[in-house]
Amino acid sequence: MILLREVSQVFGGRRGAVEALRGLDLHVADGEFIAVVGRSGCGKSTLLRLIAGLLTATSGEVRVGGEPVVKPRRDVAIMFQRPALLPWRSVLDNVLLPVEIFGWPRQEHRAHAHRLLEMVGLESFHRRLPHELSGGMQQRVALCRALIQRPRVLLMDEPFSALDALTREELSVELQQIHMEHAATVVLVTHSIEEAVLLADRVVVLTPRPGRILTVVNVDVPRPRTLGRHAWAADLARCSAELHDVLGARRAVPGRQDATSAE
Ligand SMILES: Nc1ncnc2c1ncn2[C@@H]1O[C@H](COP(=O)(O)OP(=O)(O)OP(=O)(O)O)[C@@H](O)[C@H]1O
Repeated sequence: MILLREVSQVFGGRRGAVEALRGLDLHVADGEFIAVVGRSGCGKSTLLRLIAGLLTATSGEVRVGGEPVVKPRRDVAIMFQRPALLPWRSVLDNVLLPVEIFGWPRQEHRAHAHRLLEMVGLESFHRRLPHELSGGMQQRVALCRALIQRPRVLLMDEPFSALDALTREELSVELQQIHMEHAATVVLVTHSIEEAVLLADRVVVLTPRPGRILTVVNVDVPRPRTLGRHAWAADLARCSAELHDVLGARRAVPGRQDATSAE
């Protein structure tokens, strides 16, 4: 579904070039959930922007669904740290925004928008304005806005980082359900190792800038996963500990597979 081959990204600047990514190879299978972690500035957002078609790689190849990514695609949605809702539009109208942008018939998508709001527990708020909602509720609206276009790929750049711990956990559980129901391929950038392990099939660790793949940790734990007491808690904790070690030590763990999916 997503393929990056030998991808490098260099930004030009007045103080000289900044090499954000170097020779990155990654294959994300259809329906897979990948988390990307790494030190601040290692190129995580750059990686998402390349997949989203918001940026063209300096060298290398980026493909989605077998096609080279040359511009943003309608079947790829991206969600950022802040919900970025339009303050003068109701919740429902914010969710329907991509429908208008793409010139799709609004009436046909209204029912879908209502269903999405229902799914995240916000149907009774559909006439409200964004400022009447909490941060977590606003981020749920942003999630519905991303899902209205029925994306095959959902890219998320630290979507829950501005939220309190309990809301984050709640949204993480909802996101897993959505992922299972919609079967979208998800790439999540996060600073939280626990969140990465809770959500992802594989956690990709980037090296400090220039970002390259340091290691990939597989999380072989059935879904839905929660952080409470359950049979798999020890497995999740082991994956978290491994990632903390890798990121703390900034060194590769011998014997890890590379980022090519073992489909
Ligand atoms: N448009 C740009 N022009 C110049 N440099 C850029 C640009 N975008 C990103 N960079 C640089 O590329 C590097 C990687 O940035 P990026 O935002 O991808 O990192 P990140 O891992 O997402 O960081 P963080 O975890 O802090 O959000 C940084 O050094 C950043 O300053």
